[in-house]
Amino acid sequence: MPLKYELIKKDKYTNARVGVIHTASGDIPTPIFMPVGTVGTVKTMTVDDLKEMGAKIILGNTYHLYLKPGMDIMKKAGGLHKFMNWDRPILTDSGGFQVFSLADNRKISEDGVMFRSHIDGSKHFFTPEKSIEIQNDIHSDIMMSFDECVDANASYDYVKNSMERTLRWAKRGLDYHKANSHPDQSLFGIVQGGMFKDLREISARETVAMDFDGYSIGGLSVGETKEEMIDILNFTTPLLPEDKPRYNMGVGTPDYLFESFEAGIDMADCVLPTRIARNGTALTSEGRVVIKNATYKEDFSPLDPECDCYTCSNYSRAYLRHLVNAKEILGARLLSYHNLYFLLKMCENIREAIMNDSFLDYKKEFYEKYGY
Ligand SMILES: Nc1nc2c(CCNCC3CCCCC3)c3[nH]c(NCCc4ccccc4)nc3cc2c(=O)[nH]1
Repeated sequence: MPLKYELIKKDKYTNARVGVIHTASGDIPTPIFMPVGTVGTVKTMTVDDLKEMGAKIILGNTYHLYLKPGMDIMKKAGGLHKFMNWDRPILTDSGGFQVFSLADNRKISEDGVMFRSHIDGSKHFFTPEKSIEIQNDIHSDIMMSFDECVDANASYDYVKNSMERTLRWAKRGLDYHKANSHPDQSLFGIVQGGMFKDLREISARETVAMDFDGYSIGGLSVGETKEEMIDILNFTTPLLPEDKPRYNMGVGTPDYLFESFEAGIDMADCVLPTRIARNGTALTSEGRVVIKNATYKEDFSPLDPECDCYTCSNYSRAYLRHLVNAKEILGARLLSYHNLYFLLKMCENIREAIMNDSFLDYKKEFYEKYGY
């Protein structure tokens, strides 16, 4: 059966809420941060690491997996869960965003998007139906509709035409999904409309009318200001049904996560924690720590005094700085582990705070310590 969202508790003072998403691959407590696995791996993490840190769902990347290892191998492996030995839920994006952010010379038309692989320049064509077919081959538990994500300063006319095409694509993908997907697979619609509230309202209303299993807010965290993101987020989220999961795509930093969950968002994903880890930056309860800084040369204290993760329980800042400066892979691995653990633990604390009607208190305490 497709996923079922169970609303458990609404925060007394905000739109934040605690729930559980029941899927065939397991339950997902919300609000939740979802670690991003690009080519079938959350970079440098084993599946045991992910389970140990409390990851309940991870993302797979339709665009990358389609190009490498390709769907022939994916099908022979029996899907991504078996291929990467991850037996919990997997969410996949539809590939449109990655085509526009990674592929070379792509061309958009009513039927779909023509693009050249960023790996070998080979020519490919994604349509709404093709995107669902690939996500089926991956055995994705939660699939995304094929959409166009427009950047923050796109014109009203461009956003209007793009949003209307994304609605037509959503319907095509949903029809293909109903005829071809496994009953345990779920499909989300994605709300577009750029920074224009009238277009956001039309997109939300028309997308909800198609009756998806859940709804994503797309077209955010694409270069707009934080104020614009929060404004569009707080306008759009209440237009989505309360009895279905809501996913804010591409988020993010701790403050963007707090703002999203406060607006009533249940799910979020971002490459940030593992990407900044590889560049030697850690998220800690006292703000970002750029471990390469000389100030940590003889700092033998833990990375984050308030963290009980493997990295913070076993290594010092001086040692992590040494690894990163020596370009040792262990440095990227230990910082990735901590950054993911930090965000997952933050979400666990947020869920607990909502249960006690103290979301705003926790947010205030976190912001003060973090330095927001
Ligand atoms: N369909 C779709 N996807 C979007 C995504 C990709 C979400 N992550 C997928 C995930 C799948 C597996 C591979 C990785 C990606 C977004 N990411 C962002 N901002 C990220 C901004 C950002 C922040 C920090 C670092 C890099 C980028 N805005 C987004 C808007 C959309 C959208 O409208 N439609």
